[in-house]
Amino acid sequence: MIKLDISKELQGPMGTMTLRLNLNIESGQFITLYGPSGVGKTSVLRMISGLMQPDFGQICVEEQTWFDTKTKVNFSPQKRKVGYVFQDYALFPHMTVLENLNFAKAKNQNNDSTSDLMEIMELEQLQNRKPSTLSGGQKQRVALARALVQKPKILLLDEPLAALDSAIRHKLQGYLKKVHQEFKLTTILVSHDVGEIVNLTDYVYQLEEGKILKQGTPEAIFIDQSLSGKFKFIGEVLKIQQEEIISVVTVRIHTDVVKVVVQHEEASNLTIGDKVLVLSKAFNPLLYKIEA
Ligand SMILES: Nc1ncnc2c1ncn2[C@@H]1O[C@H](COP(=O)(O)OP(=O)(O)OP(=O)(O)O)[C@@H](O)[C@H]1O
Repeated sequence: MIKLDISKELQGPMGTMTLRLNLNIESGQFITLYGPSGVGKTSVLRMISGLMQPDFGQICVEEQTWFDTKTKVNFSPQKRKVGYVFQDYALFPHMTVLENLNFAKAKNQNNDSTSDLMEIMELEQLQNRKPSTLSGGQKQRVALARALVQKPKILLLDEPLAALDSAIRHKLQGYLKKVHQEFKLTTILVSHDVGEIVNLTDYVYQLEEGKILKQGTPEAIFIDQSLSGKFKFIGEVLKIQQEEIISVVTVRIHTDVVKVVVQHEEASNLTIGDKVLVLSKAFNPLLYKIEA
């Protein structure tokens, strides 16, 4: 469990703003901080990682106090078991992939952790390459592996896929899901990408002006209640075809694939891999018993 009860005065876009949060995040959850630019999402990650200090409050992780203004506890970033991945990779350009990972390793750590991570993140072929010779997606896989070298308890992801194109983004989401589960992490993602949030996360905190405006499952936050139809299924966009008058979007719902006819304008907001809601409002369905 991560317990955050923090307050920090920030210079918001409209003047001084107090970031005031009281959250309990269950261990093993994958949560999102969502909201417009400047509401304090990155500041929350920085305060958890120890890069920014709250003015008041407490940060406790699994019964251990990392920060407390009352008792004057303030663990250094090195002492906090946190992996941090940013949008811009922040790899050392003069080091190879392997050297970047080894640099992040604690002195007493053996090489097994690095080689396991290389395997999981499929980096073995790239281990002797320098970052400048890698694609954005490859660099972000290295950054993710590097964040995990010291076996953190918490993974902080600050829009890690925002600079990548949608196909790569979708592939990288698979890696994020995999490491979150395999490393039994508690993961906090900052993202503006609703498809990504629905795909990856269990719970969303929507922030506004440093406070929680709304919280709930991604479905509860993003699926407009007024849209509630008779049937709602979450699917993934596989293909978008522009026809003369309309567009046809192919959507996978679990193991089924359906085609949905939409206006060009609606289709233009979609990309392959987006999570979408397929709903129907006004028809009475047929029911067939499936014989065992
Ligand atoms: N150390 C600091 N002291 C005071 N204000 C700060 C400090 N660091 C950031 N800020 C301000 O706090 C506000 C919130 O910044 P933050 O980066 O947390 O927002 P954000 O929600 O992550 O935005 P974005 O989505 O654009 O990254 C901004 O207006 C920023 O200028």
